[in-house]
Amino acid sequence: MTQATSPIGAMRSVLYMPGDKERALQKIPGLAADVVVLDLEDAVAPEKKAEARERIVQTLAEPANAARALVVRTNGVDTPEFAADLQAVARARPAAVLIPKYETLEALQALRDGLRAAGAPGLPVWAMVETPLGIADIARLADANQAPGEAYPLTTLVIGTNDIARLTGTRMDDGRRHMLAWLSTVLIHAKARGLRVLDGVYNDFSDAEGFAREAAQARAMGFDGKTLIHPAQIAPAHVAFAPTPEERAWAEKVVQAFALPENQGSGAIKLDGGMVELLHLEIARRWLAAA
Ligand SMILES: CC(C)(COP(=O)(O)OP(=O)(O)OC[C@H]1O[C@@H](n2cnc3c(N)ncnc32)[C@H](O)[C@@H]1OP(=O)(O)O)[C@@H](O)C(=O)NCCC(=O)NCCSC(=O)C[C@H](O)C(=O)O
Ligand SMILES: [Mg+2]
Repeated sequence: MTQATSPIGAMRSVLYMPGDKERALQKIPGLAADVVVLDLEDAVAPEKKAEARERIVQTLAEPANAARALVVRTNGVDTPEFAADLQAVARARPAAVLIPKYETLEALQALRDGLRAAGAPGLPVWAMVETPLGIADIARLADANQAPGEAYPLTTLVIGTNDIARLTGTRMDDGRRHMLAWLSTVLIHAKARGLRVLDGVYNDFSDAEGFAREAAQARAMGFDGKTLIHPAQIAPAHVAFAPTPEERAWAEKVVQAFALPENQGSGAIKLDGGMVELLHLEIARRWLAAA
């Protein structure tokens, strides 16, 4: 299995900004989010869509924003807004394009055809999994990179818990326990295809404790990062997706143990009364690099 190519590095914090909100867009250079998603979909009222497209093109052209990975979320491929969104994407040249409510391979094909027709250069595709059909059919939907050298490879799946709740009646409270099976299903299909996978947003941006709990849950589940709605969530997301002090201490011990002369050439060794193998060395090195 190969990792789908993505030029975007860390994705611990992926902050949405409404495409029409000038005050928010102006903050991009000063915010530490790994990625910013400029939204044309649900955060933008119908009468503001055209203005949002222009603002997004300007935002991508702004030299002060060049260091940030900027992604554009379009409206759905079956909406009247989509064709104009593609023109804006072709002009803006973001780091990736994100489509909402990914439910069929035909929708992805429509996006790829549309991008080609709009003259957009090859770019990674992100897709939101946020509908019952999208979740139920995720095995097929995640398997979307059949053609070698695809100019618009699917690289990243993004969970949309608000739409999942809206369309299923499932509650988001209580540690999201009624949704966890669906989130894990999407996650394992992403991992099986070398795709990256981002958790949904935490709406109550004033609730720092609740956010920290949910972000820690997302990391423990194996998500690559969390999507965010407010700048106040960026630093806590970075804390949640960093190894804990205990994990760092363990990782250092593992690396040191495998470096001992008596452990050279061993695949499994004893450490603190337990076993660690070379696969744990790999995890330890990954954590230390992330730290
Ligand atoms: C939710 C908000 C509308 C709240 O905004 P506001 O009332 O301005 O809050 P604050 O007064 O606390 O803001 C303080 C300053 O921070 C700036 N700000 C706020 N949010 C952002 C942001 N996302 N990016 C950049 N800057 C931001 C404000 O402008 C204030 O600055 P200043 O005016 O100079 O004082 C707002 O947070 C917001 O719009 N958030 C993003 C909403 C969004 O994009 N939603 C769509 C994505 S979520 C989704 O759809 C998930 C998925 O599809 C699903 O189904 O679950
Ligand atoms: Mg949504």
